[in-house]
Amino acid sequence: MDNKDTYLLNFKGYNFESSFVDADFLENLDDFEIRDDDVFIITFPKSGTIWTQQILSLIYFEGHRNRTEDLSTLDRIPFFEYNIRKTDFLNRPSPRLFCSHLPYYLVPKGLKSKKAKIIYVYRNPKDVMTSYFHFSNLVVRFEAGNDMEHFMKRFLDGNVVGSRWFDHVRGWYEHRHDFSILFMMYEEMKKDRRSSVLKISRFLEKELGEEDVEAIVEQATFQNMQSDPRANYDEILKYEVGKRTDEGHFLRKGDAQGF
Ligand SMILES: Nc1ncnc2c1ncn2[C@@H]1O[C@H](COP(=O)(O)OS(=O)(=O)O)[C@@H](OP(=O)(O)O)[C@H]1O
Repeated sequence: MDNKDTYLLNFKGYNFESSFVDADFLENLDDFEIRDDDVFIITFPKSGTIWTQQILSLIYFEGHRNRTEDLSTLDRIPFFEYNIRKTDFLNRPSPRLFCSHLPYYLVPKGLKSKKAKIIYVYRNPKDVMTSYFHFSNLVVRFEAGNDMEHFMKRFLDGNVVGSRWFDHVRGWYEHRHDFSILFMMYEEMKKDRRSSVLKISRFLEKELGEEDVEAIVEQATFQNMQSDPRANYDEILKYEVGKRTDEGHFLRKGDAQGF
């Protein structure tokens, strides 16, 4: 392991956020036991992770859909390598849902059995970079982006959590045949939420009635997520991740400029 920076921890050529990751967990990632019905949302940072987390929470949990349960999407679908709430993954009931920013070559080898499913969400890199720039200026633990030119250099060089955008997307795409994987494009999700929800639920083999589909599509809008404390990460950002100022939100703009 090589600590390139105070907040970046480089492990096998990939940059993690150092304070949220557990070194032992990383060392044993390969052998983490995968169940056939595990589901992983995988993304490069700032590509639609928490959005997909909300969609899957709505698909899987009736109590999330009809708002009778007040559990955050992070509790329903914890981050795999950034387990900030110390969720006990091994004793978690099935189906276990996770999200992750791991590159293809670091995920547990059990995912190659092709039984567990992966939803890989990607987003136009210019919007990823813009989102990342603002996020870096907001989060205490990250190195502030300063001006965009300075941040762009870091982003293009891969000196950010997640390393290089291009390597991440290309790696997953080139190795797609090794996994049971569905690729979702942020811009398409933005253009047609309903079709995206249907595509995801078909892939997950989850049958949904028309009313359920409506409820999911509705609660997965940017505006509705912004005002849903279970999904907007406001509290998590404030109390668990740490913000530099009171301004700024995880759900910042949600724009899709397209390629
Ligand atoms: N419902 C919905 N619709 C459209 N866009 C959405 C939605 N939910 C989250 N977002 C936007 O996704 C960006 C955050 O990406 P991630 O969730 O991948 O961030 S992270 O990697 O988990 O930190 C961040 O993008 P920016 O607004 O451009 O910064 C969020 O606003």
